[in-house]
Amino acid sequence: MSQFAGRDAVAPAVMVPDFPDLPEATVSRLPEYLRALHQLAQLGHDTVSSEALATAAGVKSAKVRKDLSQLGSYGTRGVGYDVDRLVQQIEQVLGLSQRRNVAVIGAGNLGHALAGYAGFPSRGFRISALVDVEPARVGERLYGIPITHLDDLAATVAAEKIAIGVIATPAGAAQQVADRLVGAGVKCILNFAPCVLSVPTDVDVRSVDLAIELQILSFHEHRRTRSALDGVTDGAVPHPVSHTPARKVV
Ligand SMILES: NC(=O)c1ccc[n+]([C@@H]2O[C@H](COP(=O)([O-])OP(=O)(O)OC[C@H]3O[C@@H](n4cnc5c(N)ncnc54)[C@H](O)[C@@H]3O)[C@@H](O)[C@H]2O)c1
Repeated sequence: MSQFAGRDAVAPAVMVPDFPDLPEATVSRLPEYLRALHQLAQLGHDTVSSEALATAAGVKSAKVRKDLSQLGSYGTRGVGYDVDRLVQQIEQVLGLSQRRNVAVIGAGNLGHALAGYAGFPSRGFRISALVDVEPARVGERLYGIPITHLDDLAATVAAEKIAIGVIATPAGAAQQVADRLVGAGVKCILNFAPCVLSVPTDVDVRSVDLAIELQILSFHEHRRTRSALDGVTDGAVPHPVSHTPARKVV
């Protein structure tokens, strides 16, 4: 038995509706559970306790149990959650049983890095289009993917069955690119440009701003330094810093 087996037992077979009405916060944690479960499976674990999954995913175990109960997975004492079954359930809910084609708009530094990242296919995504406006770039191939012009976006989206558009252009071009993606029928956008996008209500946008994440970390570092300094000036021992689970980037 796996060392990760704990106080939960393998749940009885429960049908998960394809689109359960989940809170956004739960949805955002499911990929973390999935990543942790894949790692546990690779290490040969068949079952996992909510505590062990919580540790592996960086969240609290009560949250894990609550999240998974919403998928129909209930832990009972003794054996743990079945890793393969949980992977299947989460992949089903996240719609990962079907591979999604992705277009990256902006084939610069970030576009290059995304196009060359080997970790997407195993997680259900294929970068099948690269788009730019720079004449020197259009027509080239990056990792075998042709770079097409933004003016041909609608045709590219249709030909490659693009489900998700990734914006990797400078901020000044991002809204125009988002409008083009929406016009081409793309309903999901991942935006790396440091700006807020305006899109119709039926379009989902996720934004990744690494500078904002660094600024949040800066705040914590600043607070830590201040509290250590306060402790020194008071003649008191600095406060120990409590450990908080890692925060998601997007
Ligand atoms: N490079 C990084 O590590 C990094 C990290 C975080 C965020 N970002 C953000 O990602 C975006 C891209 O950064 P980068 O470093 O790759 O920039 P970059 O200048 O290397 O590449 C931008 C690319 O976008 C193209 N482009 C410009 N206008 C366009 C348009 N209207 N349609 C299609 N393509 C267009 C340019 O020709 C260029 O190839 C920026 O908004 C940046 O702030 C970059």
